[in-house]
Amino acid sequence: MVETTSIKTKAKVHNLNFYYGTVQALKNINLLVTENKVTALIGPSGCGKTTLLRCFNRMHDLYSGNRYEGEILLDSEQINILSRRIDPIEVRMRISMVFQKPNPFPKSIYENVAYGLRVRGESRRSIIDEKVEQALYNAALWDEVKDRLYDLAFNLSGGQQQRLCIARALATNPEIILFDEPTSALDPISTSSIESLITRLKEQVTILIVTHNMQQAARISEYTAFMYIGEIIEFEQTKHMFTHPAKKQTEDYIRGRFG
Ligand SMILES: Nc1ncnc2c1ncn2[C@@H]1O[C@H](COP(=O)(O)OP(=O)(O)OP(=O)(O)O)[C@@H](O)[C@H]1O
Repeated sequence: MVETTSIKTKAKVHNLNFYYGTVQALKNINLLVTENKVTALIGPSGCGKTTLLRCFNRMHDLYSGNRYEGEILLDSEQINILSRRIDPIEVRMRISMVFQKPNPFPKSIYENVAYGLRVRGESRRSIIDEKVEQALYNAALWDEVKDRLYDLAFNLSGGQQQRLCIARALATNPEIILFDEPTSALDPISTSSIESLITRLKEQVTILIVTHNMQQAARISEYTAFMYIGEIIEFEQTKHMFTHPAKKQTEDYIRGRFG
């Protein structure tokens, strides 16, 4: 059992089903996401990790035919972010996402980070300057780019581009950041720097991460959900799951016997 007495729940997934047209990709998902902690989603290819992550910022709304049932409640307000009454753009300001491959916009380093602020209607240069610097600093990129803020983002290395995407995600002060295999396209040194960054970021933000890398889940997450064919098979404190998996499927997966 996950110990929940002295910790604060940031989001609660309640009886969530998700359909791509007629194909059901998520089945009766229940999950607690703890504030200021890292929760990892693991499981074999095609089990629904990315599908679940994308429910959290309503990415599926961008394609017709997709359908949610159930709720994702943000606990501070008990609002169901899947409700049609809630604007998906507003959800994406509060819950931002970092993708597998770094995907900076074809703009300067500065404008990449300023983007979300401008979308929010911020036009005061001094405020944007301050928030861009803060986000770059928090993404551990400021020292490397402070003298080249107006260079094109594509001129950065892959690891730097991923930290820029993290800065872009941080600029609007989100409550949750979703990471979809954020290091799978990176070399070991860049991977290690992103992992350290995630560990530091959880002091300010709640983190949900999809990873194929068991060692990574063990290193950086406090909680892990093991998924299989659209369901959560086991949800536990990471240390516990990796040492005492309750289900045979979980054990087989984390011991590398399938997936
Ligand atoms: N746009 C789509 N339309 C129809 N089915 C989809 C779509 N995207 C994903 N699926 C299906 O939904 C299921 C879950 O896919 P998902 O990408 O969430 O898995 P995953 O666990 O993230 O996989 P991987 O580790 O390979 O990225 C799979 O069976 C997949 O084929």
